[in-house]
Amino acid sequence: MAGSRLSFSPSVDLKKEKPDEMVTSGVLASLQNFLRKCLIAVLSYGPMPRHIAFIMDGNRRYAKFRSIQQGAGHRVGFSALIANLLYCYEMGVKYITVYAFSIDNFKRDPSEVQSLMQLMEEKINELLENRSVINKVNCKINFWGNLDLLCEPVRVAAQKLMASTAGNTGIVLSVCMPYNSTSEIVNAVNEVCSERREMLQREHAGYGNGHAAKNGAHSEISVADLDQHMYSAGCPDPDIVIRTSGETRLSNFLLWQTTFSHLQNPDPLWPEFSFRHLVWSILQYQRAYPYLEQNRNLAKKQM
Ligand SMILES: CC(C)=CCC/C(C)=C/CC/C(C)=C/COP(=O)(O)OP(=O)(O)O
Repeated sequence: MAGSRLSFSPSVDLKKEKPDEMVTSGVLASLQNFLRKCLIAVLSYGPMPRHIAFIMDGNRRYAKFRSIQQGAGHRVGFSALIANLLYCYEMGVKYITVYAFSIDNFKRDPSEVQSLMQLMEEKINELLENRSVINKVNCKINFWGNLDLLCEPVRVAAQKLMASTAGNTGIVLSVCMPYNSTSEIVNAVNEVCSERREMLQREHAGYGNGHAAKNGAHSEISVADLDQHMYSAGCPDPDIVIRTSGETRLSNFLLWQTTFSHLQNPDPLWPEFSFRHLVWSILQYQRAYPYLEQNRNLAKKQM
């Protein structure tokens, strides 16, 4: 990561869809890069988050306020996602998780759902074909959710992107779609139950060699059992959850994983959420850090 130079113009062809602050060139861009690096150096004196989760809210309102088509708001939202991924990488944040499509979003107007799905397909295929962003940050991309609910072209593209980035060791981007937390938890419970059912059936049929007893198939389901079956298995819980546009609900997002997360609801709409907002969020997290740690340690002692 050290010495990598992240500038947003040439290799990422997002020209028509860039948030305003990304449209810079020449001396101004160099100055911006320099100032960004200085700010990151100052920030890194404090505790840095390992994992930031975003509820990318406000794309339609952005389109409405700017009198552009609704779908164009989501396009600028995608550019904001890429910009923030690059900023996070530069700051050394290892995990980014975004709420891209909730299972409830299927209840929206069919034409909006279709246009969102087309955008997902287009952008995922763009990431597959043009590797500049992924290579720059050596990004591993996960999709968390019930992929069976997606139409085939989006599902296939998502699976290809996951497979083609599985070996990358830089920043990890987890895209939640189609996702909600309650179905993630129900899915995990069902997986643990069917795993145990299989073990016990094998045991009864005489093939188990004590496997079921060794693996605790007779004991109660524990938090650790469920942890292993969440989409987030192996990923630390988010340190910060940011819901843009000032909304204060979690809307069924990462309920299992956010017990100790610092929740923030900054005013900007997602397409407007930029470097300075990210810096401010991290500063707020750093200010709350001693209290967050105290809570975490207290909970550990009580367990
Ligand atoms: C490939 C990939 C990861 C693409 C992600 C693109 C993207 C930014 C999706 C956001 C989708 C969404 C429903 C956001 C919520 O804003 P909203 O539409 O509910 O807007 P509102 O809050 O103003 O109503």
